[in-house]
Amino acid sequence: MLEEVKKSLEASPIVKKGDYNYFVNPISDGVPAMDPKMLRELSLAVYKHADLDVDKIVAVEAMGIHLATALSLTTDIPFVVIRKRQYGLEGETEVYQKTGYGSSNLYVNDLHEGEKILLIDDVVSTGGTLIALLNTLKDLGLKIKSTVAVIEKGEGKNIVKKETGVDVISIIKLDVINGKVVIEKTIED
Ligand SMILES: O=P(O)(O)OC[C@H]1O[C@H](OP(=O)(O)OP(=O)(O)O)[C@H](O)[C@@H]1O
Ligand SMILES: Nc1nc2[nH]cnc2c(=O)[nH]1
Repeated sequence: MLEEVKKSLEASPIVKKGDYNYFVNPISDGVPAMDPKMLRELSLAVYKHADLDVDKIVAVEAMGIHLATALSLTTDIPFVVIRKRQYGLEGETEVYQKTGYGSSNLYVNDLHEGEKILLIDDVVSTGGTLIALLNTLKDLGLKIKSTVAVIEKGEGKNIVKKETGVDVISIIKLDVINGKVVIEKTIED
């Protein structure tokens, strides 16, 4: 299990975004093309390890969407997307997201007090995105049963735990060392 995923991640090119070493991979970029076998492998790992007793799967635009879609098709649980687009719908909540290389506003819609959710994204790195979202989702009165970042880069998961108390489930932990992706562990090790 996860052999294809590990191979693909280890082959990721690194591009510089300022000082930030950004790996490029099908899971986190859709580039190069994603082998469906790999998507199934990841989805199955999330299925096995996350709490699926939820009303909605919540995806973060953009690169949480395919992961949420795959999980939704397996579980029949509906998913909603936290968008970078503002709609101005009633009840819409704006969240400011900052990563290691940029920032933007995110917009939360169709999530309601008391609902149980699984939050899913592709990567946790500085933790900026998840910390901002988890704080907002808690304030909205949602019950966050699982938070998944398929890839944990560097100290992302520990930072989120320290700032929010939330345990992030990650399938693969990696770092970028000397210009290469190094896999540190997987959830199955
Ligand atoms: O832990 P952090 O440092 O916050 O990094 C993680 C975030 O960075 C990426 O999003 P990005 O804003 O690049 O958007 P994209 O998914 O649209 O590429 C990724 O999809 C996460 O949401
Ligand atoms: N693809 C990709 N997404 C990220 N999100 C946060 N860091 C990264 C990164 O290094 N690569």
